[in-house]
Amino acid sequence: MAEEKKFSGSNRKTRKMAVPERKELPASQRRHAAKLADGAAKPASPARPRPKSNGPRKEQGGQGRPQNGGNNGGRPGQSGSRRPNNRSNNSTGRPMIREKKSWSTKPREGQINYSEKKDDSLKEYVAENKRAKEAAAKKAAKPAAKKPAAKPAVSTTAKPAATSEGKGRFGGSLASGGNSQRNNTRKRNTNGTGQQTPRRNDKPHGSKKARRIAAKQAPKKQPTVRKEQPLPEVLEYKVGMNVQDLSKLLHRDTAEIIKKLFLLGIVTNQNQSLDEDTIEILAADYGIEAKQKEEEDLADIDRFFDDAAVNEENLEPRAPVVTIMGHVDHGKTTLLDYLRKTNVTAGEAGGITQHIGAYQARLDGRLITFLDTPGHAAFTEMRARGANITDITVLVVAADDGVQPQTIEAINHAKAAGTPIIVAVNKIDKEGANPDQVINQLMAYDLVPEEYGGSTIFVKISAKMGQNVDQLLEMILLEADVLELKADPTVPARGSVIEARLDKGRGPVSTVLVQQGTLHVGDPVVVGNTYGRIRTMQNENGQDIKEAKPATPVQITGLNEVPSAGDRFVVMADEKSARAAGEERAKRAREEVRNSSSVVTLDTLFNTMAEKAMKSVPVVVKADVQGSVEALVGSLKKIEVDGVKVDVVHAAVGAINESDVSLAEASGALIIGFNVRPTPFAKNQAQADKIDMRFYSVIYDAIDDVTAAMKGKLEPVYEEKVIGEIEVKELFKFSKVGTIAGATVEEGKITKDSKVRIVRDGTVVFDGELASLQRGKDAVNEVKFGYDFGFTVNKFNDIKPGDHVEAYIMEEVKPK
Ligand SMILES: Nc1nc2c(ncn2[C@@H]2O[C@H](COP(=O)(O)OP(=O)(O)OP(=O)(O)O)[C@@H](O)[C@H]2O)c(=O)[nH]1
Repeated sequence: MAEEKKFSGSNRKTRKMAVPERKELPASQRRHAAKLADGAAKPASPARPRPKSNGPRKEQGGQGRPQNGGNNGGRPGQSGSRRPNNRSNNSTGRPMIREKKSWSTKPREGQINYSEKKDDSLKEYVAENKRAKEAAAKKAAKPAAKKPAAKPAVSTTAKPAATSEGKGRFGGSLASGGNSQRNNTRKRNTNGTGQQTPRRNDKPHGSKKARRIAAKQAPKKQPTVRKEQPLPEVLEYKVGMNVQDLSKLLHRDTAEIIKKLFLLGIVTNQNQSLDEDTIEILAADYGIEAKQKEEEDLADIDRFFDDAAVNEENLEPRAPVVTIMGHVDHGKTTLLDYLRKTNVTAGEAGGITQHIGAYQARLDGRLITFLDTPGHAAFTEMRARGANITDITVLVVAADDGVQPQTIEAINHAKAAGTPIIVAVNKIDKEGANPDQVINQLMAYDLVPEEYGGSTIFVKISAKMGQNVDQLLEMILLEADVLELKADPTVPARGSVIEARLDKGRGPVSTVLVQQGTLHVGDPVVVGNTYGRIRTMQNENGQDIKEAKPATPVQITGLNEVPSAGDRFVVMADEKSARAAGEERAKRAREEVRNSSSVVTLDTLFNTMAEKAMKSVPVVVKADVQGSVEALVGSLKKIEVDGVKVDVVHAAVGAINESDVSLAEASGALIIGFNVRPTPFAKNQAQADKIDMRFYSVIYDAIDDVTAAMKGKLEPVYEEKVIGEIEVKELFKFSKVGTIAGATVEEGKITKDSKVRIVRDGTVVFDGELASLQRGKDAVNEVKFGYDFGFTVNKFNDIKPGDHVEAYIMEEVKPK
């Protein structure tokens, strides 16, 4: 029974060993067949092998096994269907034949159902076989007239018995195993790899040892020699590539590269990332040039504003962009309103003018774009963000009021931005107006009219009456011609945000100025740190437009968030890249805020100068009186350290205001206040923007500090802080330690490391350090208010009862 179990399981190996393969009919069948074939003693043809794996097998040791009424293994539906019934009879003493469960028992097409033929089958088979042989022999004897002898073997005759050897009436199943023909002809690759699915019989033959010996004796294959490809002329690499990546670029084996690096003193493996130096050394060793592949930084939209990238051939003249600046009430709004009413652009008649922060005026068919910035601070704020969009500044000065602080501020802002200034001397219609005085005043600020040998254009106007306003526009266009303002309308649009807000119904609404290219509705854009797709586009008259050419201000919707004034925008190839760029920029902005450090501070000036290779140190000066401003500016301009000078960006009388702070931020300047303080707003803004503000009351201190900071020798500033007031009560004299003063802490405290100032009758008699501090006989570190204690003073032994002692410490002043 135990043996039977062994065969019934899936232990194929054991089963294979136990059931030897049969290549011919069993002896009993052969004998039986011989008898049937008229007593012929010849056995059946040895050329008809038994099925190998698929054929029914006999079990060894099956003797005495109980039979199930003539069925194999008690499976009535399957047993004996492909064999004569007597095969399942164990009367010959042979083991029972088992069949695979999955086999079909029905005869296939072209096969004879032997289960019906019963006893005659073998007899017929032998007879037919014999006839076939005889026929074949006859054919072979006659010289074949038409077909070769082998051909009839594949005859399509209805009688399968007439087929060639090995096929016959058993459908060939006895010759090579039941389905062998089907299996051999069928394509067995089902997974599309083009490789044959391995079969069980494809296993290598022979023992391992035999195969090893055979392999040794077999003629040795020549190793395939890789055809050596030439090295590239330039190795274009990315930092972080590993040996494997480099091997592909260099057309060299990884092993060779690893070996080379090893000889160069660099131990690595093929997957380890290599730094820039290593790759360059390797390339040099191969004798080729190495060049780092520049990866396109999607988030860097500033590259689109690079003038070098502009195609000169496509450039077309564009409208100038003008900003109007000036002192309060000098007539900026009046001038803008006049222009808006009278010089409206063609096509917008009847349109409702709306404030979008910019608009266009027309003169003789030429357009001028005016930016309606709310003030100098906003102008400079935009510049701080990189939007240097103004081509020309119109400085409005009232002829009846002359040059005022904000006039000077405006001049400095415009100069810092590097834009030419056209002076509009306004209110000339007014009584008491003195335009010539204004011209004289402005000459002190390097604004010299042409008639005095300068290059500044002055136009005397009345914004209210519209007098000479056209002349002003003409001068603007003249200046624009000098500047040769051009743009390429063919490229994807790019420009800057003039103003932006959140509209309840429309979401983020922004006014943008197109600087290059043409902006279309539907364009995917990245704007500052946000992105979107242009949903609607309107001009300043509220009219929907489909496209905007260079120097055109338009109001757009469709952005995801509200950008900031001065942010730049760029049209991207698709929405996906716009989104990627916008998200990356937002991420970087957050990181920048986290790691932000101040612009220029005196404390870090020396390092910043070196890091940024600064040629000048920008400074904003504010002082209480004009004399101080001039003295301070004069002294600051004289400072020169290693070729680096001080650049006074703005100097004025008065408190430090927001405008000063934003100018300092835009110019990366520090602010020096002489006898002045900042306004609360300016103070908050400076703190937020991390602007360094320094306050002095002695000019030399300011000059010394700036010089020292530029030399990197700025000493830390210490401030005295009184921590306690002490009254000396009595003296105790000791021969060994000298005189100890007994005292009481009247206010605050005294510590062991505090300094002491001894005041007698209102006069400081000694200023020095404590030598000892004790309570009773114990030395202590600190004595608090109300307690008695004893102390001695270093290098001073003349202390007296009634002396007043100030205990103080020197505290480092943190930079503001
Ligand atoms: N007579 C006369 N008055 C003018 C002229 N231009 C402006 N004004 C008047 O000056 C006053 C101030 O003018 P605005 O245009 O508001 O001055 P502003 O510079 O825009 O002032 P802010 O917006 O406060 O900075 C108004 O009452 C105007 O009517 C002018 O050419 N002639």
